[in-house]
Amino acid sequence: MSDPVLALDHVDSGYGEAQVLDDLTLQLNRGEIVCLVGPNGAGKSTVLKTAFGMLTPWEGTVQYHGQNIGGMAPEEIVREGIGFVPQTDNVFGSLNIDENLRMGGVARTDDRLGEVIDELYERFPLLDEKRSAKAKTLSGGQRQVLAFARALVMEPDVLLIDEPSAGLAPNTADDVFADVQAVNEMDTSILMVEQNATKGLNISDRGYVLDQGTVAYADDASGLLDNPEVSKLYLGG
Ligand SMILES: Nc1ncnc2c1ncn2[C@@H]1O[C@H](COP(=O)(O)OP(=O)(O)OP(=O)(O)O)[C@@H](O)[C@H]1O
Repeated sequence: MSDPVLALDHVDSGYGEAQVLDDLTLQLNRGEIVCLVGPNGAGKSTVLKTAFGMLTPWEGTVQYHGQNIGGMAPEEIVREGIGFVPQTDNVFGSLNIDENLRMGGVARTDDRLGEVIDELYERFPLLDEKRSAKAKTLSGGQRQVLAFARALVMEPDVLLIDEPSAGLAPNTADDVFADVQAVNEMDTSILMVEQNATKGLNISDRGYVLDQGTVAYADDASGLLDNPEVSKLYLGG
């Protein structure tokens, strides 16, 4: 595989004694959007948590630009250049948009925070218009955009996004997917988990179907969408 920015190789991982990931291997290449799909409980979120240091791999390796990061603390991983947008509780409701963005940059060690936030306001005008609105007053879709922007304050190379469309109406979900593509165009490689497999794959370069903690299918997104078996078993087709 060419130029992986993030690579999980033969990873076992889980919670306490409960193993979830079983010999899981996947890569994210520079510039890609890669979508993880599969049934509930397949381990999709567990992949993101293991890549972000919230879980330590029991076996196998997690590499970022060829450097082993398996088991590093999330705050170190953020400084290395990986961002994580969790599915829920991804903004501070009682803080306003500007404060949320500033919080997203606390780990920055340079003096470019203001500049980077200004660029994000340009990129996401809805946030600019509502700078002093408390995050809890935003709609679900707006909150998701704030959560992306908050992660982007660190200017990550890689963004891990857990179910960006969860709980959103179809039209709003489409807007959020368009924002995922806009983030990708800012030279951010994206590894995304998405329950709405068809929509997720539609904006992705490649995908992995996870089942019972391991990769059942790996292909270009269009290859997965066109695969009758994948469609029947996993895409509700
Ligand atoms: N914090 C936790 N403690 C213990 N077990 C957990 C924890 N989080 C998840 N699990 C278990 O790990 C397995 C995989 O969960 P995971 O959230 O990775 O699945 P998923 O593929 O993301 O599915 P979903 O769409 O349901 O979130 C499930 O059996 C789940 O019950």
